[in-house]
Amino acid sequence: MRQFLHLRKFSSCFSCKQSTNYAAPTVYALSTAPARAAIGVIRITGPASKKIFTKLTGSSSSPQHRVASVRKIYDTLSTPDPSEGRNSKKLLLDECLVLFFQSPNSYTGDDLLELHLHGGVAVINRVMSTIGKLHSPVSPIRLAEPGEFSKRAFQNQRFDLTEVEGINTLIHAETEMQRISALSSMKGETNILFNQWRERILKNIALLTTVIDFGEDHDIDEVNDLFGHVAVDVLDLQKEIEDYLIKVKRSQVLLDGIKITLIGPPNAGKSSLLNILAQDDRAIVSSIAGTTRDAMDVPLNISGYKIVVGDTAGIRASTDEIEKEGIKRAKKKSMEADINILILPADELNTETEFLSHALSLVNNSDKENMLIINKSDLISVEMRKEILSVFSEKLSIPQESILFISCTENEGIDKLVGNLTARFEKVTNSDKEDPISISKRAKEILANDVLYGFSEFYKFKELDDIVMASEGLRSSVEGIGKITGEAIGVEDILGVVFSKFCIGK
Ligand SMILES: Nc1nc2c(ncn2[C@@H]2O[C@H](COP(=O)(O)OP(=O)(O)OP(=O)(O)O)[C@@H](O)[C@H]2O)c(=O)[nH]1
Repeated sequence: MRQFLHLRKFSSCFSCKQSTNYAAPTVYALSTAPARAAIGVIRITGPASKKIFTKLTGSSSSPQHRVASVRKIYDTLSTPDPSEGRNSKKLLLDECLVLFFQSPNSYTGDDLLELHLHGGVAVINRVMSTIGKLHSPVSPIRLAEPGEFSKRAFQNQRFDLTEVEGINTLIHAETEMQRISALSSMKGETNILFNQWRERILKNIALLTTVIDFGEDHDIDEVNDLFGHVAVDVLDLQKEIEDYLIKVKRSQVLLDGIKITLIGPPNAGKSSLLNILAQDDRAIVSSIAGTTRDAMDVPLNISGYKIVVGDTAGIRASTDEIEKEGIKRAKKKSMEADINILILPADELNTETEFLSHALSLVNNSDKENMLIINKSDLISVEMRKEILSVFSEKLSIPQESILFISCTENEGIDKLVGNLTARFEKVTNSDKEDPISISKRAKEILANDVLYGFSEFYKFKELDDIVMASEGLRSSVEGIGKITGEAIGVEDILGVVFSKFCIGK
């Protein structure tokens, strides 16, 4: 019975949330980007939020929950003592929109005040320093640390760690697909899933614990049955978590960017295509063959996907040492890419080149998504186009539909190319089948190292018929999930890692 009680204590510790009644100073920060803008929002959260409101506005009444009002705000030290009468001068700082959220119904769970100021640097600086001057030992006020607003939200049980990490990913999302993947964590879907896993593991631990505590009352077959039953469920869970990690890995490419390499002989139009895709003149275009001497990466947003395009030196036989090195790197890059785009210039299709043999080896590499593009279609006739299609589809054993003609100078075939690329992006990221998922690197590592490791420990001791140690293995798994969601003991150690990645004001 003793061990069962221990388990109950242990599980309730994991389900308990942290206490809200900690004494925290009031913190403030500029929550919008520090640059000249129409609006700059300063956020203030903590017990002195109301006091700051009354001091800045000179109002005698407290702000109302979720009511936005236009207020003049003043330098507090210039606010007159009421005994000095109405005519005393106040130093006006700005006229702004003030919004107040009453604890616990705010982002942080504490009182939260937002000042939507005019976004000039001088206004922001002056208001920030005025708030800072309101600090006193009994009512501490200080600048917020990176992520401190979200950290308070976590401490006040507004969110679990997977949700706050989702919020951070959302803030950093640059593309539509990154936004979608971050939303599932932020909305708490990840948290629900992890909690289901946690509950299942806890149930299994409870089953093992009854065997440990009441072992003498069960016959050996019953014990084996129960142990076997737990093992089946753990195996099921392990498979689920492994599959989840595979999906996360596929989705990760959305955050890192899908790697595309442009490969082709000199003067094929690689840089021209890159510029069209970038809708900007980022790569150097010149009629002198071999202009691109080295591979360079350009991050782009194509159809909502983050793409990293590597423009590479033209692949050809060369005596020039520098160019040879560039070609070597281009080949290496093509092996690392998710999608290789092979470009040939329509007017120079003398096909028996070093390039073509490389192109052939790439097209035959089934791990990759490869495309063949014939550029400069403006320079050839319709008949010539037909001939090229039949020669290349035969030479490369690919259907004619997978060969695209484009003209960078005439902007022809580009929409079709982008459509074709988008279908490949969906395939590479699996987003054609399901919504992408993103979890933090920290969560991924804990799933792989703690949770799955705990399962392997369980199996190791199951083989030895050691129920006590097998259940310890499952406990490590639960602890791992607790570390991810923030419900583990010693969570303060983890918080530093999580919130250091946030920006100030979030
Ligand atoms: N007529 C025609 N010319 C093009 C087209 N695309 C590119 N060019 C021209 O071809 C030349 C080479 O283009 P780039 O984009 O620099 O070719 P590249 O493959 O990057 O060349 P390297 O840097 O030598 O590897 C330039 O003069 C371009 O203006 C096209 O569709 N039609």
